[in-house]
Amino acid sequence: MAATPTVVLLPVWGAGHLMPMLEAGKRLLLASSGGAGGSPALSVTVLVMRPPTEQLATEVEAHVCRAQEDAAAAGLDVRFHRLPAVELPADSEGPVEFCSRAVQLHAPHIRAAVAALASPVAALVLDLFCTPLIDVAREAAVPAYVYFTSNAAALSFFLRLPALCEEVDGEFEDMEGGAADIPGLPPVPPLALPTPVMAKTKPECAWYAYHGRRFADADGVVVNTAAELERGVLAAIAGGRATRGRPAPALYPVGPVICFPEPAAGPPHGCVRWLRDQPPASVVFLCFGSGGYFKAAQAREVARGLERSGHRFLWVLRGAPAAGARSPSDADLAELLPEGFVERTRGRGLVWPTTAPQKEILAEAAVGGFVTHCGWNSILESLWFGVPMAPWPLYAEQHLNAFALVAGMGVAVAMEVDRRRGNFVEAAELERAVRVLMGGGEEGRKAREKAAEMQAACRKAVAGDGSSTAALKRLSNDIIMRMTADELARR
Ligand SMILES: COc1cc(-c2[o+]c3cc(O)cc([O-])c3cc2O[C@@H]2O[C@H](CO)[C@H](O)[C@H](O)[C@H]2O)cc(OC)c1O
Ligand SMILES: O=c1ccn([C@@H]2O[C@H](COP(=O)(O)OP(=O)(O)O)[C@@H](O)[C@H]2O)c(=O)[nH]1
Repeated sequence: MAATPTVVLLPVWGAGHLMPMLEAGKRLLLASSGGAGGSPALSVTVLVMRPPTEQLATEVEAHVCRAQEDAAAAGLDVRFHRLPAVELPADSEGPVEFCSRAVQLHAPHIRAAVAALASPVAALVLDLFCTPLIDVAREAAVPAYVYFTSNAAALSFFLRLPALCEEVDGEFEDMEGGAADIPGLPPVPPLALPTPVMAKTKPECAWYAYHGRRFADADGVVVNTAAELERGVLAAIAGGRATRGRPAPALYPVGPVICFPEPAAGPPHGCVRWLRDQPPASVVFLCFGSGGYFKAAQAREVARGLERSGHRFLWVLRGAPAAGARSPSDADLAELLPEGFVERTRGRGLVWPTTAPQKEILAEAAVGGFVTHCGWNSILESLWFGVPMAPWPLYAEQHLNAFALVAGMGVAVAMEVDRRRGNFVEAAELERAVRVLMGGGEEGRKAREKAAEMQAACRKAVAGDGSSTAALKRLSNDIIMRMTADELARR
């Protein structure tokens, strides 16, 4: 029997990119099975690059092993191929440059791996920072798709950036008119633009623009959003307004792609146990992604703001990375919090000094609001459970996400974050935002209503007859049709 054609996935390391892409790969495979009970017409092969640090390598290996077991248990043909390590760039000026150049250095190994696969290769699906490898797909005469782990607003920005760089003299911050035109969004203030473009002459910005240009070379872009969440932005991109003069890439909004691992055996996590003793919608949850951490000056402001707000809270607090490490460390609460804070807030607040199971927490009825760093996965998880947000963006594209949440989707109440002071938030501002988010006023009520609407939209999108299920089916059909057409042309 001939081997099932395989879709090759190339994720970058980092849970926020790797896990959603694996989940999307599994959903694509299921979508290729022409109806209930039919066997999938596609298989999935994941090429795994070795992450740059031992800590990340251990994390990625654990994710890969779990994903392998889950796929096997579900009877899905998902295979993993670990690529040889490469000499990583030592002189890059930022994470986008580092990641993009590291990916580029893998090209020979990826070419060899693709050529050596026993199954016919149906398509390459590349992480958003892997666009140099579109050329590898072209050499192998295989279609190339980009998997965009963030939202359509960020995609619109990437696509628009090459032209925007030419239109604007000097830095975006000094832009005449004071706002960037990002198709599908209201005028975007310069301080809401992604971190890598805040210094226009640096390689970070050049790489961002490079990827934006290359997205339009791909056969399509698969986006982790739902048509119902970002209709205006998706329409603006599809109408060519972000690519101007070049046709827009085909878009496949397949989200929300969220991975829900099997619940761990044993008693619930400490945070979940604590939440189950709190009244419904009474707790504000604060969590800042895989990279967010606070120094003492900021942590003390947060503590004061929470204390004065009078609301219940669950705060995941991390400390600065240890010497030589990239990820935040577990927080030393004695060093970071004001004296007596823990005692004074005992019973109504919990500070958790290490990572916590965010999805399980957002699923609890006691959680009424989420102060988030606006990582796109965190936003999707919050919407999935209908929790309104207060945005506190820190890095990457998060300032743009925060703008889209407040100005576009209306699912969040605004909070003033001083980007020029390292994203500092004053105690009084946090107190105000928490009161608005959790209180009975008009602004909080609107955000809650909108979040409930988006929750319903998210769940509808991924149901059997939903828009994201249809987009996955369309992607699967497009891949299979191209293979068939190529096969016929070769005969
Ligand atoms: C989308 O815009 C940016 C994303 C990143 C970025 O890069 C990155 C690179 C890696 O090698 C591993 C990662 O885990 C990783 C994560 C990451 O950002 C997060 O990605 C999530 C999914 O897209 C989510 O959107 C979060 O908001 C991001 O924090 C970096 C970057 O600039 C430095 C971006 O502009
Ligand atoms: O204490 C934490 C911090 C983060 N996360 C998870 O890590 C991911 C963070 O991804 P996101 O895109 O929000 O931000 P990033 O970490 O990539 O900046 C999300 O799935 C969160 O649920 C978590 O489970 N516990």
